[in-house]
Amino acid sequence: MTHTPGIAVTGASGRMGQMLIRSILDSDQAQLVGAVERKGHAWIGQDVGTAMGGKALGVTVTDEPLEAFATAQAIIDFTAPEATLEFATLAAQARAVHVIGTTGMSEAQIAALKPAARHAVIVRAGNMSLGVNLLTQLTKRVAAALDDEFDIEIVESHHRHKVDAPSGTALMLGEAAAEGRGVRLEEVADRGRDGITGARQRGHIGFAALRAGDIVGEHDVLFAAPGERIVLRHVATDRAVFARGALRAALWGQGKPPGEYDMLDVLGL
Ligand SMILES: NC(=O)c1ccc[n+]([C@@H]2O[C@H](COP(=O)([O-])OP(=O)(O)OC[C@H]3O[C@@H](n4cnc5c(N)ncnc54)[C@H](O)[C@@H]3O)[C@@H](O)[C@H]2O)c1
Ligand SMILES: O=C(O)C1=N[C@H](C(=O)O)CCC1
Repeated sequence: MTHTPGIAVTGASGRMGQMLIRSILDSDQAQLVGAVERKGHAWIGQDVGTAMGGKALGVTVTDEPLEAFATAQAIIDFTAPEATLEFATLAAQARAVHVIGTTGMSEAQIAALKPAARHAVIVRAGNMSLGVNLLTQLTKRVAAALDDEFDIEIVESHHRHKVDAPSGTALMLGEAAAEGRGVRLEEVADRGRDGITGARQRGHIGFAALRAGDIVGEHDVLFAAPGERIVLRHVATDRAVFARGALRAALWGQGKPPGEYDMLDVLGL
C-alpha cells in the first residue's frame, strides 16, 4: 500500500495559502489534512473548500496549529515571520517537514529556526520557483566571471500588498552575486537610496523595490559597466510556480534527515 503524505497549509486564506490548497487538491501525490488561520479570522470553523467558494473538502479551518499538524507529514507555510517561528516549533514536535516560503525574516529569526531543525526537516527559500532558483546559479556564475568594473543592481517589482522589501528573492539573488564575487553581502549591500547619497561605491550591490498593482513578482539582476550591460531577468506571471515548488519540497523532505535545506537541495541544482 502506498502512503500519500498529508499536508497542512498555514495562512489558508492568503494569496499563497489558497494557491497551495488548489495545488494539493490537483496532485495525486499528496492530500490536504489541515488548514490554519490566525485567531479571529472569519474562516475559523468553516470548511476550507466552502470558504474558498467551492465544494466542501472535509477540512475545517482552525486557529489551533497543533491540532492541524497532528495528522500531517508536512506543513506548508507562507504567512509572516512571527507566525513561522511558532509553526517551526510545533512542526518539529509533530516531526513534520516544514516548508517555509515566508519572507522578511530577520537574521535573528532565521537563527531561531535552528532548534526545530534538530528534530525535523525544514526547507526554506525566498522563492520556490524552478526559474528563480536556476537564476541564482546563473547570477553566481556571471558575478564570478566579471570584476567590479561591472556594477551589480537588483531591481524587483511586486504587487501593492507586499509588506517586506527587498523581496526574499532579491536577497537570494544578492547572496548569489556576492558569493560569485567572493564578498559578504552584508558588507556591500545598498538597500535603499534617497537624497544626497554620494556617488555609487565600487563593488557595492544595490537593491531597488517597486510596489504596484497586481504584479506577481519580477526580478532583474543588472551587471553594468561603461559601454555594456547584461540583464538576467525572471518574471513570474502565476503564483502556481511557487506553490508547485513548495509541494515538491514537502514531498522531497519525506524521510530526509532533520536539518535545514533550501530549494537548491530539492531541485538538485
Ligand atoms: N517563497 C516563495 O516562493 C514565496 C512566494 C510568494 C509569497 N511568498 C511569501 O509568503 C508570505 C505570504 O504571502 P501572501 O501573498 O500569501 O500573503 P497574504 O497576506 O495573502 O497571506 C498571508 C496569510 O497568513 C495568515 N497569517 C498571518 N499570521 C498568521 C498566524 N499567526 N496564524 C495563521 N495564519 C496567519 C494571514 O491571515 C493571511 O491569510 C509572504 O512572506 C510572501 O513574501 C513567498
Ligand atoms: O508576493 C510575494 O510576496 C512574493 N514574495 C516572494 C519574495 O519576497 O521574493 C516571492 C515572490 C512573490
